[in-house]
Amino acid sequence: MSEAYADAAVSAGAPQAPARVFTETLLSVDDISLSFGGVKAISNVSFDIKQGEIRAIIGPNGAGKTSMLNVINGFYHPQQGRITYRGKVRKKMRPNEAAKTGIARTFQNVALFKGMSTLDNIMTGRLLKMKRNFFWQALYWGPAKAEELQHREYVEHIIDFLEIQSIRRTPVGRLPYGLQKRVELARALAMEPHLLLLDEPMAGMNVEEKEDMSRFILDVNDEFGTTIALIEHDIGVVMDLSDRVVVLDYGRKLADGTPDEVSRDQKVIDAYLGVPHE
Ligand SMILES: Nc1ncnc2c1ncn2[C@@H]1O[C@H](COP(=O)(O)OP(=O)(O)OP(=O)(O)O)[C@@H](O)[C@H]1O
Repeated sequence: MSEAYADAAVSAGAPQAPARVFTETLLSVDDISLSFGGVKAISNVSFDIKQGEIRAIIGPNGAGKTSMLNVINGFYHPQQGRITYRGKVRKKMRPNEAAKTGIARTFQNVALFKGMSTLDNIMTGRLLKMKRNFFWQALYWGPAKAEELQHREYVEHIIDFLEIQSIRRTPVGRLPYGLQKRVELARALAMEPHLLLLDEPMAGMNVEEKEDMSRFILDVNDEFGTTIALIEHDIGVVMDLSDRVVVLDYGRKLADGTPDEVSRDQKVIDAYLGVPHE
């Protein structure tokens, strides 16, 4: 990790494209603290995510990154702090309620229905968008069928976009890990999220698969206009993809800035090199 970090820090010094500018805040995390019994997973962390940006959350193992995503998508409820989303302070909510407000996520370990096909897995991402339930479909077959066709059309668009036509009928349990990650991204996209949370989208991938996934993340951000927050251990990938990076360490915010700024921050370098804390 430290070698990869050093390489990335060097490459961050190379000439770069002009920084993109984002003004509108989509979500802000204010003074969040989260404990599990005696374990403080997050301590007084604040940062924001701007509309349209790719925001990375990085840090060594156990830094509190996944806990933070779980707070943002309503899976964990912090003991302290608040979340403001699209201009409103958010009430305590569950993940399905957060999803209805446009927050979708993928998981560190792929969470798909392994026996179901790619197409059916992605369709499950449309469930929150469906107005008519199964009972309604039984009673009024015509309109329900028309609605289903619209959802299928949208799903087909995503299948084309992520170039997974050839595996549309394949049970996802039979797919290589890299493709399963892509199907999970497709399912999250099927929810038409405003904010897409990606927990280690490149974990377990080879170089080629990482390049593909990086390209898809950039394309999703560019073509769908989706704001993305991602956790990633591959610092090179983080430096290439993200507009801004927040760094956590032992549950605290260590740094926040452009990839170039954080990669030169001595506190961040020390954290990755394992320099002991006072
Ligand atoms: N459900 C839980 N119950 C108890 N402790 C937890 C729970 N979830 C997280 N923790 C603890 O909170 C701390 C932060 O964990 P978290 O998984 O958020 O870190 P992380 O930065 O995502 O780590 P990694 O990079 O290894 O995935 C760790 O000490 C972890 O053991």
